[in-house]
Amino acid sequence: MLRAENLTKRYRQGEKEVVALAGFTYAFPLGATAVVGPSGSGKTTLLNLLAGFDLPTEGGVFLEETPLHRLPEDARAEVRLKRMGFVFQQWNLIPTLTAWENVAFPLLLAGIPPKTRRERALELLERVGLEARASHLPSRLSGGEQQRVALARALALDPPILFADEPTGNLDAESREQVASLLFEAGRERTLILVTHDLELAARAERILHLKGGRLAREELLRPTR
Ligand SMILES: Nc1ncnc2c1ncn2[C@@H]1O[C@H](COP(=O)(O)OP(=O)(O)OP(=O)(O)O)[C@@H](O)[C@H]1O
Repeated sequence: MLRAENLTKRYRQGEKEVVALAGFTYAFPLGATAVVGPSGSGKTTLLNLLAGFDLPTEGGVFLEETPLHRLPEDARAEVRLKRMGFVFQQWNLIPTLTAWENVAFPLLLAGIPPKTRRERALELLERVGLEARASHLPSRLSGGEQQRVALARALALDPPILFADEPTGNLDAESREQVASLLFEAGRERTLILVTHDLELAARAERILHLKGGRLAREELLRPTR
């Protein structure tokens, strides 16, 4: 379980102080939670804090009982590698690596032996319907295919937490549907946190958190929490 407690982030902008997130408290259950809100409402800030990319000014992030915000950067990176997966609109694949090598990259970082890496990467590519594209470089894949490779990569170490930030932005309708179904399928047995402006996509989650001015304005329950 990932839990945010009184999460607050203030930035200095010259003389001014900007409160990007103001006392956000929430325990993310299993399944998909969409985070929506107007531009500047704190969605990206929240995601960066939850994943430990950034540290809060006040409050904390707890993964089970581990205070993520109190860990040093290398330990947070280790948590991200082993316990979290990321599918971001702009989280590009490594251009010089083939599709399967991209998927295998987290496995390499985790010290998994080469043969197992390749087998696992091919298995994951098959799951996202791209086994035939395994040896292609990202530049030879469509946007939707690249995003499916990114999803396979995010799942490589079978993380219990999955973050997605506008995962279907820039995709055509058909690719959007493919990526969305694969994402929600992967999110069924995980904690999926999905930041998006796309309300149709958000409506497929189990619940929607509405952020406003850095605060949790409303929790909208769409389906029962498991
Ligand atoms: N590094 C930073 N330095 C100063 N201010 C920042 C920084 N990052 C974010 N902010 C401010 O914090 C507030 C929240 O920004 P954030 O990016 O989290 O919003 P958002 O909801 O993700 O917006 P969008 O939908 O446009 O991506 C904004 O007012 C923004 O200008």
